[in-house]
Amino acid sequence: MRRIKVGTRQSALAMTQSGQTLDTLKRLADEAKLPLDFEVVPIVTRGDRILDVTLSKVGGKGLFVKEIEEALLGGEIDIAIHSMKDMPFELPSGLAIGCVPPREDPRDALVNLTSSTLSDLPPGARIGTSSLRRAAQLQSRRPDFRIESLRGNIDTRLRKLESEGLDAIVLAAAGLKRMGWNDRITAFIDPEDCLPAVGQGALAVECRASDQEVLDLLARLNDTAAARAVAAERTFLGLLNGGCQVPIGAYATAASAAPDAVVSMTGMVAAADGSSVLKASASGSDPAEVGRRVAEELLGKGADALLAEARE
Ligand SMILES: NCc1[nH]cc(CCC(=O)O)c1CC(=O)O
Repeated sequence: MRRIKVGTRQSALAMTQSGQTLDTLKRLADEAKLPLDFEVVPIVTRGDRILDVTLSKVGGKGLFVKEIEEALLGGEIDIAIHSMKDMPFELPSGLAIGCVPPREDPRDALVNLTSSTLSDLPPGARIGTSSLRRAAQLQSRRPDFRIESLRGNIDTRLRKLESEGLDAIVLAAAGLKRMGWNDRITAFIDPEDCLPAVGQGALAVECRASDQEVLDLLARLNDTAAARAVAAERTFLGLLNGGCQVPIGAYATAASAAPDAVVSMTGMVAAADGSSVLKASASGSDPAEVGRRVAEELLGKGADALLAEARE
């Protein structure tokens, strides 16, 4: 019997989504009669220790994953479960994304106390978000909004809606749904109004690239459509050298679970103040090619200059 150690951040969301993923892995291992058992190992990351500063100011990619990847490479854990959108484009050598489980809702969600949608919010409404991507797109859609910084775990952010007297906050629908807090969502934001972050709603289950036993287990949990959509989005992210410090979004879907199904994607790069929002779309059966075409079209439209400005 091999004991598989599963590393995860300690936030309520990370623990919940890791627990849910682990339950499925255990069931799949049982069904296949694999001689495995599992143990959860909570790990504190740099991102968790600096929740009091604006993440976009801290800089550095992979704030939430680095320590966990080190534990994988050091053999202290065998599997790591991350939110895909926290994953930098490049993995350390020796590590692999073993699978992408079925994706949760990729959209952003609006939470407020009056059930307002983006259109109904009052003029000058104060909106809480610390995401440059959300701020830029909301400001473009509603230049009258006043965007206020909002940091912390989901429960902290929900509390701040009231304690800071905000008119609304914007969160990933996926996090709220995984926590069972769907009832707090007052409106889903159409990706046309606010394109989600690359990988939003998806998980990345990471392991050592040499650990065949774990790779075989993880393959059982892979969702082909989600994995191919995320591959297109991450190719786009890699080519634009994005991270959470820049206003970049992308959303891809695969037409079916077939390994050659058409993948369609829209990508977005914005000026931080929303004064300019560039978008491009492409589709095809090679996810990397789709991601590359969208990135190249946006670079042709001047995405480079917007990103350089946002990074200053
Ligand atoms: N930025 C932090 C983060 N990373 C992953 C999620 C949850 C949603 C997901 O898995 O995509 C969140 C919270 C949020 O953006 O509201």
